[in-house]
Amino acid sequence: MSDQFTGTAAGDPDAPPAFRITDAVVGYDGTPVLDGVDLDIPAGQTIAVMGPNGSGKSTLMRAMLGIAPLSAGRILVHGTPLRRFRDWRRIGYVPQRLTAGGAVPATVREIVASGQVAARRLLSLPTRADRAAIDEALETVGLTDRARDSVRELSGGQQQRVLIARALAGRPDTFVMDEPMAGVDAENQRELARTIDHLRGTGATVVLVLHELGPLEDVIERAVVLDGGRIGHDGRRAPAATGECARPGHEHQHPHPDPNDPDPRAAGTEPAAADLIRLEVPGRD
Ligand SMILES: Nc1ncnc2c1ncn2[C@@H]1O[C@H](COP(=O)(O)OP(=O)(O)OP(=O)(O)O)[C@@H](O)[C@H]1O
Repeated sequence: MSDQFTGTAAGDPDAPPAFRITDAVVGYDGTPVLDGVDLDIPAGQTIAVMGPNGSGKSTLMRAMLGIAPLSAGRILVHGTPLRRFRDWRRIGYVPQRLTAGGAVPATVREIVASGQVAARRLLSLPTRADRAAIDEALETVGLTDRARDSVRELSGGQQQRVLIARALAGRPDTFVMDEPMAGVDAENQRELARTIDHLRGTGATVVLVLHELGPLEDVIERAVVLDGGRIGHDGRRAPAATGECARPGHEHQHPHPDPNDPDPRAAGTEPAAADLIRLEVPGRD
């Protein structure tokens, strides 16, 4: 892999934290999910955000990207208050999943290219460098030979790799990945761990929602655990798994609505244009 994905904050001891989250409160329908979260993520750190189902991990990622609004508190992104932050090209977001139902008629390459939207001026055509970055992102996740295929022909794990390539294609220095290992087989998990290790080596900041560290054990520098709407653990290592998650064969469940799922009302019908790619864009939603 070349070093095109180079963190601009790499080695800069004066760089502000990638994220500074102070007393953040986020709720749905008046019920707080995050209830006073304080978290500083230094630029260049590789950090896992863990916690039980429904503890607010995705909500925290979406709040950090301006997708889920804060009802109280404050978030700075690379030193700038979130509402004034405009440098979204620095951020590569890997949402939890592409689609549950496969109502996405776009090709793999089109989805990956959509990761450059924040970096490009409205309606401008991709440059040679943009196309090279897409090629490289596809190669990095091992999907070059699937570039022209519709993403709905891919397995869940391959779709996850498409989402990672989409984040890489924008050449950001800050990655927010919501369960990138979900549905990915063991071999591809190891491959992804190597990619993330490479990103870390370039000085990128990598924030990952994970259920278990798995092959990322040696790559993760810090693990925080959400509990009761706050950070319940913050350390070099994750605490030992307890309860349901520790059970052999435990399968992680998503019992609540996923904003990236296609609208179930559209099942069996031609998707409307707005439904073609149901992906949230940082700072845009
Ligand atoms: N768009 C939404 N509208 C209403 N409630 C929501 C929405 N998104 C999440 N929730 C609720 O907020 C709580 C936290 O959800 P969130 O997805 O942030 O948790 P999580 O820790 O990422 O869970 P999981 O591990 O299952 O992905 C859950 O109770 C969930 O049902």
